[in-house]
Amino acid sequence: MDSSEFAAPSIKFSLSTQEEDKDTSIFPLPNGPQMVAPLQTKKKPRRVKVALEPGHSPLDWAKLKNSGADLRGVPCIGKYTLEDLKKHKSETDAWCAIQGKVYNLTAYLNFHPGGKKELMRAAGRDATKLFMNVHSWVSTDILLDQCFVGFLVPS
Ligand code: HEM
Repeated sequence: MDSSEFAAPSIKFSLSTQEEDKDTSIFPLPNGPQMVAPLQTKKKPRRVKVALEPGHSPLDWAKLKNSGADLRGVPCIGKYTLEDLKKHKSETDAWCAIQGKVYNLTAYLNFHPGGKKELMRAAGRDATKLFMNVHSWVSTDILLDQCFVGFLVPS
């Protein structure tokens, strides 16, 4: 066997000056990850810090929930359609549906860590998507158990 078959490919080294390096620089490549990733990164929903009124901390909410106060405002659990929900979209009477469950949000409005205004975006509608986009890790089953008024059903 001819030893030349195993010869390593020849690599050309050039002792270029710094000036030349600048001209031929290929980093970052225009379509390389450093350039493309920031363009492809989707904007995350904005998380706004809101100052809650004194007496409206998460702990205060837990105390209110456990106080026995009626936070539902209805005598029994019911079935509600989207049309029914639309009738409850004011700050004094705000309902919404999340994952098939209907909640009376009214008592929680001033306790919501994201602020009343944000929470009012859910009022009178199925807010599942909105809710999941902002904080899918939050448990309505736990936080709003005492505000549960019924189930969302098709019209
Ligand atoms: C309907 C029931 C809802 C409940 C029980 C709820 C509960 C909470 C909780 C516990 C937090 C604090 C989460 C954390 O810091 O990790 C929070 C934050 C927040 N919520 Fe909600 N939320 C609800 C609906 C909504 C809706 C409909 C919106 C608006 C689209 C919203 C917007 C926000 C925002 C922007 C924050 C961020 C506040 C921060 O970073 O301090 N929430 N919510």
